[in-house]
Amino acid sequence: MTNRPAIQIENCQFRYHPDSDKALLQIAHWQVEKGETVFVYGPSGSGKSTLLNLLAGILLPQQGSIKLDEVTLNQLSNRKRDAFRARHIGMVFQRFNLIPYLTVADNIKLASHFSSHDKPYLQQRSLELMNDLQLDIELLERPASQLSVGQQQRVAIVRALINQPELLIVDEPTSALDSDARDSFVDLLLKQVKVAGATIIFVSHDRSLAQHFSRQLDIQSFMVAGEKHAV
Ligand SMILES: Nc1ncnc2c1ncn2[C@@H]1O[C@H](COP(=O)(O)OP(=O)(O)OP(=O)(O)O)[C@@H](O)[C@H]1O
Repeated sequence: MTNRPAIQIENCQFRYHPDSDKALLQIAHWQVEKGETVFVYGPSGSGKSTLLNLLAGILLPQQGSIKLDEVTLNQLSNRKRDAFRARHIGMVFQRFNLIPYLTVADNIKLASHFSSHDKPYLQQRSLELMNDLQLDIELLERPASQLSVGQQQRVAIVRALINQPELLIVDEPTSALDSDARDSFVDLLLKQVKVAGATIIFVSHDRSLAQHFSRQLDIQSFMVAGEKHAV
């Protein structure tokens, strides 16, 4: 059972405007195994964020299927898809979506709302993650707006990992950092992913980060109709 792929996409087409004659993304076949770390690159506007939204079940393809661990996202009801996302997928976005006026602790709590774990366990887990990511525990009581960009990014990782997701989806979180800080951010992130045995899909414009990952995907290969994608 553990050999099921983390992600399996078949004959998928997605367009934002249903009557447009050309799909933005066409994916004949794409598979990611559990534990793979995938770096996704491509020019601005090429569909990287769209792919992440499809993987998270936030967008649905007009055609084809997207399966995460054998669960077909587009066959779930909206409610079940929301619950599935909350339990199984951690997300870190370009703008980290921390709620600025809530404390760090409350931001993390919001993400653990759907967790199957109890409160003491979640508290313990957030302390461990804060520690692993070199975040001072005192920050828990600070409003997110009072954190530096680097601290906010690490809190966003804590929040994304709190439910022990099998899949982590990360969209260009490093653009505000200099290159040393970027490398150490990615190092920290990948260490956590490895410990958790999770799979990660990481989008960035910065190709120098690709070396940290086990596999690369040029999103433009998903823009060619009918092509079989060997990546
Ligand atoms: N909600 C939307 N409605 C209609 N078109 C959209 C929508 N969101 C994105 N698009 C279009 O789809 C294309 C792909 O956008 P997407 O955000 O996936 O690109 P990206 O590769 O992530 O870009 P960037 O690197 O600039 O973040 C773009 O042409 C964009 O204008």
